This record gives sequence, C-alpha cells and structure tokens, in this order.
Amino acid sequence: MSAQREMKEKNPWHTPATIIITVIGVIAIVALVTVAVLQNKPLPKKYKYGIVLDAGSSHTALYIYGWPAEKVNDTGRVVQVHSCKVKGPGISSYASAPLNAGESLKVCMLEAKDQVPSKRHQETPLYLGATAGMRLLNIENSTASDGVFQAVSQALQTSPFSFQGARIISGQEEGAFGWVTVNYLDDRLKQGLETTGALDLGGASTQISFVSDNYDGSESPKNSVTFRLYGNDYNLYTHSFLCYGKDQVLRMTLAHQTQSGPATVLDPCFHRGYTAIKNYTVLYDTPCVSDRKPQPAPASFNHTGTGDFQECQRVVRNVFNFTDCKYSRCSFNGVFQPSLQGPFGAFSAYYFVMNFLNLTDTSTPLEDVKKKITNYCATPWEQIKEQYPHIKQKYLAEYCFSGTYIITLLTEGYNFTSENYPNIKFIKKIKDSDAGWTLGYMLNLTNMIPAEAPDKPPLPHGGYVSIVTIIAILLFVLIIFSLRPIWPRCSKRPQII
Ligand SMILES: Nc1ccn([C@@H]2O[C@H](COP(=O)(O)OP(=O)(O)OP(=O)(O)O)[C@@H](O)[C@H]2O)c(=O)n1
Repeated sequence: MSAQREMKEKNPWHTPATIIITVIGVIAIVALVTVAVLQNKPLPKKYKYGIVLDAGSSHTALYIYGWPAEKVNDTGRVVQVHSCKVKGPGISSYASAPLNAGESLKVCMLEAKDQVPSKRHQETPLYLGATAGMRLLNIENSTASDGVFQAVSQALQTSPFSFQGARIISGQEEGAFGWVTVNYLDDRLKQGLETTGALDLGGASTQISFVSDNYDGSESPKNSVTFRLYGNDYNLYTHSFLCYGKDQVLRMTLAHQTQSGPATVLDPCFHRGYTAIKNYTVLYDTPCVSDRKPQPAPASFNHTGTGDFQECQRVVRNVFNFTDCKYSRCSFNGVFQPSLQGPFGAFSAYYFVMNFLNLTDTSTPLEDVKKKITNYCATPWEQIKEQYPHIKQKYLAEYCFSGTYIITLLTEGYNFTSENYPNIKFIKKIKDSDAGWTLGYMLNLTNMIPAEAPDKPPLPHGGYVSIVTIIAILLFVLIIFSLRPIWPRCSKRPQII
C-alpha cells in the first residue's frame, strides 16, 4: 500500500562489506606507512665527541669536535663544538718545571668535562699533538722534552676521557692535516672539487701545502703526501719550515743585527720611540739562532726602534737563502716548491696579523699593502699605544715586524705575485670551526674520512616517505575497484523498495 510504502534512499557505500573493506584498508595504509617511516627514520640526534689539544710554541688550545653518532661508519659531519685557550705559555716553556705544564691544562680539561655529556666521557678520544716549540726543545734537550710529555700525559690520564697519547707531530703532518681541515670544512673533498691550498703561520714554524698539476712527487719526494679520500686521489705538496714561525724569525732578524754584540740595536722593524732592554742569553736560547751568539756575549742590549718598512724588509730578507736550489724551482733555503696553483687559505698568525693591520682584503694591490705597512711602521710608538690601548703591548710592538715578514715570506719566499696574491684568503674560521691542523688530525686518527665515496641511499628520507604513502593509497584504490563486482547496485534515482 502506497501510504505504507516506504521510500528508502539506499547508499551503496553503507553496506557492511564496503564499510569493513574501507576500515581494513585505512588501517592497512596507516600501519604500512607507519612501519615504513619508523623503520627508516634517522635515529634521534646522539652525538659523539673527540678532543684535540694543540700544544703550540706560544700557547696550547683545546678543541672539542662533535658529530652525529647515527651515521654509518661515523661519516657524519664533524664540527667544532667548543674551544678553550690554555692560560700561560706553550708546554715547551715548562722544560725546567714540567709538572706545571700538566697543571696548566687543568682549567680547559674541566671545561671539556662540562661540555661533553658525562655518559660520553669514557668513549671520547683525547689527543695531544705538539708542534714546533716541542720540536725545537726536542732538538735542544730531548730529556727535557720527554719530561714535559711525561707530565702532560700524567695530567691527561687522570681525565675521564679516553686518552690516546701525547706526541710531537711532524711538520709534514702539521701541513697536511691543516690542508685536510680547510678542504673538509669547505666540503671540497666529498664533492671532489678543486682543493684550496693551506698557509699556516705559527710562532716557531710555518707550513705551505697545496695540490699542483706540476707535482707528482717524483721531484723532491719528501714533500709529497698522498691521500685517497671519498674515492679521489690527491698528491699533496707540503713543506714545514722549522724556525720560520714569526717568533723565531723575529729572533733570527735580531740575531743578524746583534752578531757583533752591540750595546744598542737600532731596529727598523720596531716603531720610533720603542725601546727595551733585552737579554742576550734569552734571545739566543733557541736552536734557530744559538750558533750566531756573539762570543763573548754582553749581558744585554738596548733594543731601539727606527720604524722603517723598507729597511725592515732588508733585514728580514737576510733570514732567507734565495740562491741555493738543486731542484727545477725552489721557494727558499734550497727547498723545492712547484708552481703555485689555485686558491689558498692563510690562517693562524697570518690572520691575527693581517686582521690587525686591516689587510685581510687581498684585492688591495700589493703596492698598497706595502704602503699601509710602511705607514704603520712609521707611526711613533707613543701614538700606537694611544691608538690601541686594549691590545697587549707585546703583540702591538711586533705587528710592524710581523706584517713585513708575512709580505716578504709570501712574495719573495713562496713567490706570490700581484696576479695570484688575490687568490689568498686570510681566514680564522670556516663555518664556525677554527682553521688549523687539529681537525684533520682527529679525522685521520678516527678514520672519519673514508677512502671510498660512501654508498648513498637512492632516495632521501622525505622522498621515501612520500613514495610509500602514494603507493599505499594507489593500492587501496585499486583493491576497492577490483571489488566492484560485489558492490551493491547503485543508481542515481532513489530505490523504491
Ligand atoms: N692576537 C694575536 C694572537 C697571537 N699572535 C701571535 O701569533 C703567533 C701564534 O700563532 P699560533 O698559530 O697560535 O702558533 P703556535 O701554535 O703557538 O706555534 P707553532 O705552531 O709554531 O708551534 C704568536 O707569534 C703570537 O704572538 C698575534 O700576533 N696576535
């Protein structure tokens, strides 16, 4: 009967079969995507750490490096997470009181304890590498140098970290690891890009390292270091000049001027008005100059500045031998050097000095650089002290000499010209990590740079998640359509039952 006839609009999607299929399908998609995403998710950021102490001739510095621990073979990016400058002089200055060398490291070691999470302490390697100051002490008095190492090792063994030893690193290692640091931080190694040369100037030695198409290691093989990094072969030229760090060169220039043992030395590398009484025994107390000591030596001399760049450059030139060379080409002192190639990063004291002199912009023509140093040297000492009241007077007094030495070393020593001087960049840090040998040293000792390029997953995590989700949805839609024959009939018109 029509009144009792019931008009029911029936939606086919509301049948029990389709509801069950839809629910199961949605659960399956969510489960599939969740499992796939979780399984391939990068683990939460855990960090590993490594500590290197750079025991330099003028001071010691501690560097803490960190890298994400989840990466296979520890190939995650390593960055400097903390640094600490040890108060006092370099460890080689403690030859007569070695226990104080160990003691001097304590404050920075406590800082390291705070910086590295305590659950990581035991597994964190700790290295101490000593450079030219200890090389010189070892030449001069190996018993004293052993005593210093014993004292610093004892102090470091009591730290909670995994102490891996204290040793002198060779000049070749210092040069090569400085080059590795610069190119690692610039991401040049992983990508196989043209590398940057490294120029490092310390207090007691200086290093030059670069790759040149004209150098395969056959001429002067002692300057060659070969690396295979991320699947690329490098034949690096490197040389470390012991005694050519800026503090030792200052002694050598003074030694040249005091060979006859005068009571007063008029020094063009110091400002007019600068005067200080200096002790002959102290000045000559290093193997870089000991053979030049005037005999018999007076007790002291009056060191008086005259502030003349050109004259200063003349006395600085005396510490180089530009004539002896048994190779096809040389830098100085008979040392082979292939032709310069590519960009260079100049760090450590190169940066300190050129930054102070406002000369880090290498697009400034060399002639103008020399003019600026000339003006700086000609400024009277009283005026300099007034102009820079906050800078240590020891540093301040030496920038005229140091600037002159740097320009002479780069242009006459290494043969940089007006054309390739702009290829040099004076740098302190790269991406917040200090430029220097320590990072390269640690990367090497912890095998953090693989010889071969690491296998990459074909897709990044985000791409992987999207693809899994899309495929799961497509499969679901496909299943729904394949079940069409069992769908209840549907029509646009309401069904009259
Ligand atoms: N603001 C500063 C800091 C340091 N220096 C000078 O820079 C040199 C130290 O450079 P560094 O790379 O720290 O040398 P060391 O590691 O001490 O020396 P080496 O590597 O030769 O052992 C020293 O001459 C120091 O007087 C400077 O002129 N101005």
